[in-house]
Amino acid sequence: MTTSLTGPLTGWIAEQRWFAGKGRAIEEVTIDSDVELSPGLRHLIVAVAQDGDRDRYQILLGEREPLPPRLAHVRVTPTVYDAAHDAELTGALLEAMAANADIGPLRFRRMDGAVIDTGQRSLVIGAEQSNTSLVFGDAYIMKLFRRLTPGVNPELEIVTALARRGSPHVAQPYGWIEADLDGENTTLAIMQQFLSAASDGWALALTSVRDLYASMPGLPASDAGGDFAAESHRLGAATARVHAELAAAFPTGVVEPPEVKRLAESFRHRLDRAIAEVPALGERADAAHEAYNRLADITGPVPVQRVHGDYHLGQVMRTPTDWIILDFEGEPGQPLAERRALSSPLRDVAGMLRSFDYAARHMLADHPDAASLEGRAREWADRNRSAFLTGYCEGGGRLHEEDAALLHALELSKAVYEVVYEARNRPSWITIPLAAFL
Ligand SMILES: Nc1ncnc2c1ncn2[C@@H]1O[C@H](COP(=O)(O)OP(=O)(O)O)[C@@H](O)[C@H]1O
Ligand SMILES: O=P(O)(O)O[C@H]1O[C@H](CO)[C@@H](O[C@H]2O[C@H](CO)[C@@H](O)[C@H](O)[C@H]2O)[C@H](O)[C@H]1O
Repeated sequence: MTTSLTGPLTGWIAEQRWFAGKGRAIEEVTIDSDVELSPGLRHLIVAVAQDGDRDRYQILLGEREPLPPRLAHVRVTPTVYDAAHDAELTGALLEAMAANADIGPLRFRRMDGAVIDTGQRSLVIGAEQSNTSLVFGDAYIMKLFRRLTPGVNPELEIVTALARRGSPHVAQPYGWIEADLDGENTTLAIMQQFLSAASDGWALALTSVRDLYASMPGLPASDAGGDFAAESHRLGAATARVHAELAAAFPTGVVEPPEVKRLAESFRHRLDRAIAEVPALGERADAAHEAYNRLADITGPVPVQRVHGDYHLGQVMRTPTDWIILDFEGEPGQPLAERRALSSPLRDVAGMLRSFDYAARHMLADHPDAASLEGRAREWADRNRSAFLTGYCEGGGRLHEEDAALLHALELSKAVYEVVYEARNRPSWITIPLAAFL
């Protein structure tokens, strides 16, 4: 069975949204581990060899003969399929977690004091993600990390530390799955409370932008129907509180001016690499060079701590009571050590500022009235960016006058990352981050 599977798995993996090696030929797929979790449910760790790289991925497989039509879309062979989509099998994951079970090399772990209702049925959400999330009833969401990086995932590390401190801004963790990969304890999945009555910040912000675009010309953003500024303010305050919680839960430090110069240098390298991939960025690089020069001239020490690392409106959810922050994993694709490194909290502030710009501009691309709406987009972005910053300061976040150069350089560095991200994933959106350099 095992050897006959590697052929079909090769073609199937190449087509999965979460497969990170797209565009490069797969030389070989080997099965590193194959464990039966319950009758009919297998857990595999497979290694995919490409151009000298060997990336590991996590897969759940089921087998049914004949395969029912409801599972035909996730078929790997005529009888074997992606079992993440089979609610009759995934309950075994909850049971193993509730029982703190060790199954072969896999360790299922329940958070101290958590009670897990094993009767919930699962549904896969987020087909367009780099991981696969299973929502169990309306109680839990279990994120299965697909591409595995040896080490404890920063998401698990941060969410558990903040929840233990009683943070109101993270979704309650219930448990996780781990195994040793290259001798290192590695997170395979994390399960948290599912926020069933919440909406994500991106969707809420877009509704507000749409309302402004549809409002009478000349009506100030503050008077338009779906003004978002109060929410941006509250989000700023929540962000500052989460930064304070992170600073209390993990080590902190300061970066002295010579190291800040090296940071500016690394931003320049990132910019050069981005221009090599997206030449259009080259025409606008002056603004970034200027910002990085000002960063290199900073004379005082910069406080650093653990941060979110990939902070944007899609990573925050508004519950009936407050903002909850998700996905503390850092920038996908960066090495784990870099994602866990201490950084200025202004990096997250810069990320969110960029996101307000994205929300304001993303409907302009194919809007018939784009030219006349440009001013409104800027008005919405300015209003919400400034409300967010005010909330951040009022919530206790540090934002001194001398931080302006750092914040601006961080914003443009994020925009450089976004230019590359959009060129690779959503080329029609590339005008949004490119506008940041005007
Ligand atoms: N605890 C949760 N409650 C409700 N929805 C959630 C929760 N966690 C994640 N989601 C939804 O799943 C989406 C993707 O989650 P995320 O953790 O950002 O995954 P990824 O790392 O794959 O981007 C979020 O944008 C949100 O809509
Ligand atoms: O959510 P992920 O961790 O997968 O983050 C990646 O994808 C994001 C897109 O979903 C991308 O964010 C960019 O687009 C957002 C709108 O879709 C916008 O709000 C963000 O400001 C912008 O950066 C993120 O950069 C990328 O790492």
